[in-house]
Amino acid sequence: MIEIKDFSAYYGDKKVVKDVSFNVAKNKITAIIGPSGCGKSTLLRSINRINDTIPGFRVEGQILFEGKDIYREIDDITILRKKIGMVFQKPVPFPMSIYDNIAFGLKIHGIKGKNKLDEIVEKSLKQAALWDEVKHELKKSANALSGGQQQRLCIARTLAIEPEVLLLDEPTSALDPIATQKIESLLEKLSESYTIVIVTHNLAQAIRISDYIAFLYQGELVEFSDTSSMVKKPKSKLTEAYLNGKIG
Ligand SMILES: Nc1ncnc2c1ncn2[C@@H]1O[C@H](COP(=O)(O)OP(=O)(O)OP(=O)(O)O)[C@@H](O)[C@H]1O
Repeated sequence: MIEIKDFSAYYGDKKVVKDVSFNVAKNKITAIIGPSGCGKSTLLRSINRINDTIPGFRVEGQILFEGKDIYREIDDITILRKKIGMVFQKPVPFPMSIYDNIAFGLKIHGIKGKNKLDEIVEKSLKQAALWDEVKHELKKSANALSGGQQQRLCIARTLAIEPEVLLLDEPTSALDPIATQKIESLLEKLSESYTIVIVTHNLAQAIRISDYIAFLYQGELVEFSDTSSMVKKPKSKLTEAYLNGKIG
């Protein structure tokens, strides 16, 4: 689905992602893990070119999405971002109703008509496992929701645009254990239909939900494996030390 090939990213002269290569499999969860500052977020954000506006940011190598180099062969970045949606660490709903949080993006993408909007709002909230909790109060302000509900609303907002890939940057780090558990089961369910890449500090979470893990250390990809092989038999001493909590 996504091929990352000898990919490097720089902020000015500082190379923070170093010649990384791995493939992201369709309809699987790939976790990017590693100690703080190792380049996880930068790599994730490079997948939908969200860092493009940062002065001094530049890349080398390739990220191919559906066979096309996203830095050289994509003319319309809005289409790329529509296909590759992003969910951030801190849920930030728009200061409007639950319904409008989802309808707003749809309207921007040219989707009109109350019936159509109603249908997509309901479908997205159901997909994000939030519908049952909010179906009687869609006109209520999104800011009145709990943190975990807000994060599921942000996921619903992203799903409404019908992406193929979901990128999530530490989506549960601001949430309590119950809300975290809900998001984790949601992601497992969503991976049946979406390709998911998640950055997480939480090693136990990566092990619980991912199919594949990319372990980064100081910008380099130390190891990429399917999750159970990495946990049972890490190929590198560095991975083993990270898994055992000796570094990080
Ligand atoms: N906008 C920026 N400008 C300059 N340097 C940056 C910028 N964003 C990140 N960096 C630097 O790039 C390096 C990698 O940061 P990045 O956020 O990608 O790592 P990370 O592994 O996601 O870290 P964390 O787990 O702490 O969020 C760090 O040294 C960081 O200071």
